[in-house]
Parts: sequence; C-alpha cells; structure tokens
Amino acid sequence: MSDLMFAIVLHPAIRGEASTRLPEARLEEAVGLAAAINIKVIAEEIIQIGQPKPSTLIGGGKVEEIASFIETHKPKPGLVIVDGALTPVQHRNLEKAWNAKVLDRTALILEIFGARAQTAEGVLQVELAHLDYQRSRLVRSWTHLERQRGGAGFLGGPGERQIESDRRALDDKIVRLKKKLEDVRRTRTLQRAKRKKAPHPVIALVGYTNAGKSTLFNRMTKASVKAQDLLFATLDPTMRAIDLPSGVRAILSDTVGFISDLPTQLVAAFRATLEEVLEADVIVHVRDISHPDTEAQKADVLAVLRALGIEENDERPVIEALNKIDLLDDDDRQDLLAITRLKSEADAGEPVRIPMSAETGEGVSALFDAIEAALTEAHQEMVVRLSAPFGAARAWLHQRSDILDETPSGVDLVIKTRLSKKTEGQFFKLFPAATLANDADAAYKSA
Ligand SMILES: Nc1nc2c(ncn2[C@@H]2O[C@H](COP(=O)(O)OP(=O)(O)OP(=O)(O)O)[C@@H](O)[C@H]2O)c(=O)[nH]1
Ligand SMILES: [Mg+2]
Repeated sequence: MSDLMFAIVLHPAIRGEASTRLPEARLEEAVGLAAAINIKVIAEEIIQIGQPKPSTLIGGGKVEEIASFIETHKPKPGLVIVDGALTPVQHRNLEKAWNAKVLDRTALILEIFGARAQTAEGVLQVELAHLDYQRSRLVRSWTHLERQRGGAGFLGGPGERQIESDRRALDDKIVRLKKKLEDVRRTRTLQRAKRKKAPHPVIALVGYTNAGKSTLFNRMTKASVKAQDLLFATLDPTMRAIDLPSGVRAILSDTVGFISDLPTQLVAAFRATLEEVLEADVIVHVRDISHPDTEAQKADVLAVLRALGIEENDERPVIEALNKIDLLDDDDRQDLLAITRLKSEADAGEPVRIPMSAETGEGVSALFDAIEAALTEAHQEMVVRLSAPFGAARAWLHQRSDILDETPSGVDLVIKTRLSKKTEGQFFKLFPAATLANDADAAYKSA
C-alpha cells in the first residue's frame, strides 16, 4: 500500500477539445491537488492526444512507455493520476497495463473531499458521492459488457451476474447512507432554524480552491474586535459571528473551495452544506488575482454557483475580493488599482471589486466597508406603523429583523427596523393592515 503514496500525474491534452486554460497550468493544478492529500509526485507529463483511444484513451506506445517507467522506477509508483475523464473500460485497461491504481480527475477530487470532510454530514456526503460514482461506473461498464457479449453470443455470463449483484449491494448501501444523511440533516435543520431567529445577516465567502478564503476568514474574524463563536453554540466550525465596523453583527461563513469540472455528484452532495451560500445576504467571491488563470477560475466559480441555483440575475449583492495583490509586481498592481477605480464608477450592474491581500491585510478594511454598504443596501431601514392589535406582527418582525426603535403612537406601535426586500414583501403580505411610515411621519415624530 505504501507505494500508493508515490504517483505519476498525467494531463491528457486532447486535440480539438476547447479549454480556457493552458495544459501546463492544468497539469500544475493536478499536481497541487495530489499534494493536497500528501501524495508524492515523482513524475508529471502532458500527454498530447490526437485521437482518444476507446480502450485506453492514451496511445499504445505511450501506455507502454509509462508501464516500463513504473516497472523500473525506484520507489515504484503505485498510483497514476489521469487528469481527465476516463471511461470505466479505459480505467480498467490502464490499471491492468500499468499494474497500478488509476484515479481520474473525478476520483481524485472525491479522494480529496474524503480526506478533508470533517463534519458527520460532510463525511456521509462524500461517501454518498463516492458510491454514486462507483455505481455509474458499474452501470456503464455493464452496458458495455452486455453489448460485447451480445455480439459474441454468450449473454448472461458470470461477470454480468457479478456486476448485477455488486450493483444491488451498492444500491443497498446508498439507501442506508441516504437515510443516515437525512437524520443528520434533520438535526442540522433544527439548528439552522434556531439560528434563523437571530436577526444577523450572513456573509458567505466563496471562491476557487486556494483563492485565500480561509486566510481571509481568519483575518476578518480577528480584525473584528468582538469576534466570538459563543453566540450560537451550534454554528458549524466554519461560521463565526463578527462585528462590522458600524457595530452591526453578522455571521461570516467560510465554504468549501470550488474547482473546475467539479464532479456533478459532488455539486449535488454539497448542496446542503452550501445552503449557507444560497441563503447568504452578501456573497464575497474571493479571487486569486495573481493566478494566471484567474479569469477561467472566476468562470468556474460562477458555473458552480449557477449549478447550485444562484443565477446571474440574483439580486443579492456580490463583492469580488481581488486577493493576493501582494504577489503582483508594481506595474500589474497599479493597473489593477486603476481599473478597479474606474470600474466602480462606471459599471453599475457589475460587482464591486476590492483589491486586497488577506496575507498582509491591505485592503481588508475597504472590503469591510463594501460589505457593510452592500448589507445596508440589501436591508433598507424603514419605519412601519402597526395598528392595534399588533402582537403578532411585532413578534414576527422581532424574529426576522433588526429592530432599531419602537415607539407607541396612540393604540398603535411605530417600529423602526431594517428589512431586506424579500422580508419586506413577506411582511406586508402577512400583515396587510401595517403601513409604511416615514421618519418624517408626523405621527411618528409626535409620538
Ligand atoms: N501571498 C499571499 N498568499 C495568500 C493570500 N491569501 C492566501 N494566501 C495563501 O494562499 C494559500 C491558500 O489559502 P487558503 O486561505 O487556504 O485558501 P482557500 O481559498 O481557503 O482554499 P480551499 O479551502 O482549498 O478552497 C495559502 O498558502 C495562503 O497562505 C494573500 O493575500 N497573499
Ligand atoms: Mg479554505
């Protein structure tokens, strides 16, 4: 087993396949992914592929060359990572030819998520995604075998029955796992419901893996004077209460990093974990602006957000934190600062962009200000007149909003609060007798 620690990483560059990235950068990313789970990469190579081979993807000569490298190299690599998609047949044939374990990109990402998952829910989710992946392989290889056997005229061989029973065993496991996951989720939903009662806005950090989300999370929670995680004992470990410069308390949430070609099984599985993102009041998209593929990474992140159901026309404010400016040379840095200044004035529909460095702290206070501004915009201050009897309406507002002031006015109550457009809509639908008042409202003033 120990030679599984030593790996070869291959990036198949298939001719004619559109990619926004250079194969060199993709290979480098794959090597970085392997390193993330402590695999020692002893060789890496870009494999040019003119015509993908159905049986092995990679051409026969190259397969043999790699086989003999594996055979003779000390220590012998027990793992080959193929940074692309392999069909089940290609997967099996390559493992046989190389006498080594083969992981394609999806399998590699599943391994990493498996190694990183910490909460009970996370572990179950990854396991489920894994089984799902295995099952899809089985199904596809089964149909393939069936076709082959059909041609050769011996249907119903032992291999097929084996696969059938494997598949049933997997199905059973999947059902059991889903049930367990449901139990864990029910508990979490209860916890979330409790948290909902606290009227604090949620700020979600999202971004490509390695963009600097956790570094920024740590800096922001430290920068916030009264940062503490005692407020809600049930918060996930990656959520903290922070106080914004104006004193408004908010919940900051760190999230799992995104990556290009995130396996669909994982997007589905992590939907629940990413619920915080779905319900956040402000989304901070953390970008590694010093990375040569920063634009492609941004596109990937937006694609995953879309897959999660966050559309481009979502009215929620998005702030781009252009991180790692400390790694830019002077010229690039000046250009970036100039462009972001121009942009913030020109494109009203574009996200606010803040150049910053989570490492040095530069720009972090500007980011705080931008978050604060976005929150204020998302949560308009308003004065509402509740006519008697107002008990239910008042309780409803207390549960869902930040009450700034309450003043009796005759038998009525005038409440000053901060509401998002959505909550405002819900409120006036539920309590049509309530009316919007103004600060200048005479009744309010004279009350
Ligand atoms: N030079 C520099 N390095 C940074 C900066 N921010 C983060 N890093 C480094 O970038 C690497 C990744 O940072 P993380 O905060 O772990 O990134 P992440 O987005 O949380 O990554 P995942 O959790 O894998 O998605 C670390 O080595 C950080 O030290 C920055 O502003 N400047
Ligand atoms: Mg992180």
